Amino acid sequence: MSLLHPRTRRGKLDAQMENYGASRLGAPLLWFPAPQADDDSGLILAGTHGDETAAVVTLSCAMRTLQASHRRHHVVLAVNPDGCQLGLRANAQGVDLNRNFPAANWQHGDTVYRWNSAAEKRDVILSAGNAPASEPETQALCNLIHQLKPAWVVTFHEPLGCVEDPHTSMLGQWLAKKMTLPLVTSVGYATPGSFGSWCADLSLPCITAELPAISADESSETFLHAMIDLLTWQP
Ligand SMILES: C[C@H](N)C(=O)N[C@H](CCC(=O)O)C(=O)O
Ligand SMILES: N[C@H](CCC[C@H](N)C(=O)O)C(=O)O
Ligand SMILES: [Zn+2]
Repeated sequence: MSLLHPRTRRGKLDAQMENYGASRLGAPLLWFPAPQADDDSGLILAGTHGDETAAVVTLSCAMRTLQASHRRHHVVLAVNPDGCQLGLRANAQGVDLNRNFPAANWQHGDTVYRWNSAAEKRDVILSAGNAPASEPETQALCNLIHQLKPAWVVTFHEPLGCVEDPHTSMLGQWLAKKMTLPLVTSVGYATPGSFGSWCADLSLPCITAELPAISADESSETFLHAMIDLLTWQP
């Protein structure tokens, strides 16, 4: 029997949905518990940067394609719902959430990002927050992770086109192959206060899957089956 819904039945997201907090603007922070959860379950994240929409859409497409009862891993589709609604990398406070995690290397002050792939340098200024985990979205995700104790986390970003796994784990190797993306041990620049830095402090395996610069339309074709397979991945 197929584990997949026919395309005609993929319109609605039927997954059980729980709230793990509220964003700065009061949007619900939603997570989708794995129906097939066990001690090996991981957590899959997207939408930390609200302007990186291809992964949010494609992960949602994968959830709507796979029959819900077969999903083994927990999901957060939008870590930064205000940024997604406003089309911002940052949250509504101007904080880059991926520089706001309470990691040992968190740095006070400004942080910069690249306007788009055509920009030669990172010169657009955001904040890392007034303190580590100053933002409700950051605090709530940390609490959720302490509660769930996932075996690993995969966090989707764009547009670097690589799978970053500092430990070159089985999952990292598998995911890079499935996505036909290069496997690297670092994205190649410093990210103080990032989610990956915080996970490293906790010894929680974290893989950052960076889609290439791609539209949601193309990504929902190119990466759909890799994401479906990730939702059911078993060591
Ligand atoms: C292109 C996007 N706005 C962006 O800033 N992405 C960077 C990674 C790309 C780069 O800086 O080379 C990011 O997520 O930090
Ligand atoms: N493009 C992402 C890369 C994240 C790298 C990952 N290793 C992490 O620590 O979260 C960023 O600049 O936020
Ligand atoms: Zn990003």
